[in-house]
Amino acid sequence: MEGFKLTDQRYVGNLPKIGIRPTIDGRRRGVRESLEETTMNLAKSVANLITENVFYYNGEPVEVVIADTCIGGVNEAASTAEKFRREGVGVSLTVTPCWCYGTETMDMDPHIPKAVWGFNGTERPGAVYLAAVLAGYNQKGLPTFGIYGEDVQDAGDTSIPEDVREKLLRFAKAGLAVAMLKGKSYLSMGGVSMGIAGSIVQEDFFQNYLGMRNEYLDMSEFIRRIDLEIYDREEFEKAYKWTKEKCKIGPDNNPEGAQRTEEEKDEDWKTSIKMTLIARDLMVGNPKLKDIDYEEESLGRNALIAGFQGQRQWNDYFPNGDFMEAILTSSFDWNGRRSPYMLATENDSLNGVSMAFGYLLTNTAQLFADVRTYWSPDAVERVTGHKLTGAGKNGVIHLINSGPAALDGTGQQTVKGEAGIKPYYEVTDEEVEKCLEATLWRPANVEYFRGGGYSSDFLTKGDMPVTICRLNIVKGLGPVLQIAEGYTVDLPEKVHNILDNRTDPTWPTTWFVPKLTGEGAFTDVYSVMNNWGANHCSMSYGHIGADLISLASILRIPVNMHNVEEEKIFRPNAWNMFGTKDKEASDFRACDNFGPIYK
Ligand SMILES: C[C@H](O)[C@@H](O)[C@@H](O)C(=O)CO
Ligand SMILES: [Mn+2]
Repeated sequence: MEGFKLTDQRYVGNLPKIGIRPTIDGRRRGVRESLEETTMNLAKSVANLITENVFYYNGEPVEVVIADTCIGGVNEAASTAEKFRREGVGVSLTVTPCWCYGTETMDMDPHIPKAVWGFNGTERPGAVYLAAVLAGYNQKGLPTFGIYGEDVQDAGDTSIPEDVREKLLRFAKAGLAVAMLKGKSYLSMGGVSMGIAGSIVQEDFFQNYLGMRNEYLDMSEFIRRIDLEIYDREEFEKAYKWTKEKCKIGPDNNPEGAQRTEEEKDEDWKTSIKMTLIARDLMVGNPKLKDIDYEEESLGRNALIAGFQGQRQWNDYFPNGDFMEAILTSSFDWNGRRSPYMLATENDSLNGVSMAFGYLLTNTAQLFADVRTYWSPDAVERVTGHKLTGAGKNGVIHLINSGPAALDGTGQQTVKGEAGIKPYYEVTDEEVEKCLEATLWRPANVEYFRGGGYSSDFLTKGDMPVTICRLNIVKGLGPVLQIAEGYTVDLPEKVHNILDNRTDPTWPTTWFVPKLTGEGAFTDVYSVMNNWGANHCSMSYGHIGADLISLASILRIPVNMHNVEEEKIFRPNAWNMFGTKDKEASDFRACDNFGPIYK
C-alpha cells in the first residue's frame, strides 16, 4: 500500500512475520557451493511474492524474514529457529531446488504453521527432498503443506509458476491468520443470550485450538462507564455530530402508543454512541482514558474478537447494541476509515470466531446474520404471486439479524467495476458516503427491545460472490466448520418488500443463494439451509472457501460441509495418508489424529 501509514496498532506486541527457510544440500567442496545462489534466490522470489500480495489487517505488507544462511543441516536449522523466535516469525515456509537432508533441516516448532516448496526441476532433486521431508514431518506428527509445481522448470529459474503461486499465497494467508489469533483474547461482554449455545464460551476450544484466552465482563460495566463518563468525551461530541449529519433516521415501525418519545430517542442515540466507544475501548484500550485518570481502563483486553449479549437483560432496559455492532464491524466511523472490529451479536462466540476467520483471510468487514428463512420458489410464488427467475430461481435464503451487520454489506463499494466489499485501506471516501446513504437507522422494535435503540436497515446489492461459514461444536467430536460459497441476489422490489415485511423490516437483509453441486448438502438451496448447524452465519465477500479449508486444517478443525472445487482444496500432506478418495472423511480422521495445535 504505497503511502499508507500505520494508524492503528491495536494489539499487544508485533504482528507475526513469515519466515523463509532456504534448505540446501550440505555437502561442501562442490555441491553446496553450486547451489547457494540459486537457493537463496528462490527464497527471495518467494519473499517478494508474499510482500506484494499478502497484507496485514492494517494494509501494511506482511513482513518476511529470510534465514541468514541456507540451511544445510541441524546447526543452521537451529540458528534459523533462533532468528525466527527473535524476529517474531509466526509462519514458516521452506523452499529448495535441490536434495537436502530431511529431518536434519526440518523446522521442529509444533506451534508454527508450515509448508515446503520443493522446486520441480530434475537437474537437482528438490522434489525428492520434498517427499523425504514431508515423510519426516508426518512421522513426527507435524502436519505440513507440500507444494510441488505441476510443470518441470529449468535449474536456476526463479519464476514461480501459477499453481505454485496459488498454493504459496493460500498457505501464507491461512498460516498468518492462525498466527494472528494466537495470544489474543475473546472478550465476552455479558453472558448467554437467549439460550444461544454459541454464547456459552468454551474455554478449551479457544485455548487449545486457537491459542486464545477468554476474558469476561458483566454488562454493568457499560453502565459504570456511561455514568462516570469513562470514554473520550471529545470523541463522543465528534461522533454525535457525525451521526447527526451522516446517519439517516428511518421511520418508526412501532405502533403509535408504543413508540419512544423524541427525548427518549435522542437519549437512546447518545447511549448507542457511548456504547460503541466503550465496547471498542474494552476490546483494545484507549490511551485517552489515561488522560482522564482511568489508566487501568486505558489498556483494554487485547481482544481480537468480542461478543455482546444484549438480549435479554441489557436490551430489556437499555438501548440495543445494533448501532454499536454495526459501526464497530464496519470499515469506518467518525474518525474515517479504519479496520473493522470483530464483534459478535448475542455474544455468539462461535460466530465471532467465524467472523475472525473470514476477516483474517481477507482484511474485509464481515456480516453477522441469522440464517432466517429458506424461501422455496413455490413458497415465494404462493406469497407474492411472483415466479423466481435468474440467480434466485432455485429459492433463496434470507440472512437477517436485528441490525448488527457491517454497513460494508450494503454492497456500495466497487471491486473491478462490480459491487463488492474491500479492505478499509482500499475503500474510498465516496464509498463510505454511499454505504451510509444506503442505510437507514430505524427505531428499534420495542416488542423485542424494550429499551429502544436503533437498528440498521439496508438491503445488500445482488450479484456479489460471497461465502458464508459457521463454526459449530459437537460434544465428543469438537469443533467443525461449515462453508457455503454463493452469491447475493437482487429480488424484484415488490417481492423483497413482501418477504421482508413478514420478518422485521427494520433489520438489514441479504438474499443469499449457495452454489449448488447437486450432491449432499449442496443438492439444492433447501439442503444448505437444512444442514446449517446453528442460527447464525458470518458472510465474507468473495469465494474464500478454499482459504477457509486450509485455515481449518492448520487448526485441525474438520470441515463437515463445503462446495469448494476439489482441485482448490489444499491441506497438509499428512491428510492424504488418511485416505485420498473421500476427502471429507479423511479430514475428520486427520484432525482427530493430530488434535488441536496448542493442546
Ligand atoms: C429479536 C430476536 O430476538 C432476534 O434477535 C433473534 O431472532 C435472533 O437474532 C436469534 O439469533
Ligand atoms: Mn441472531
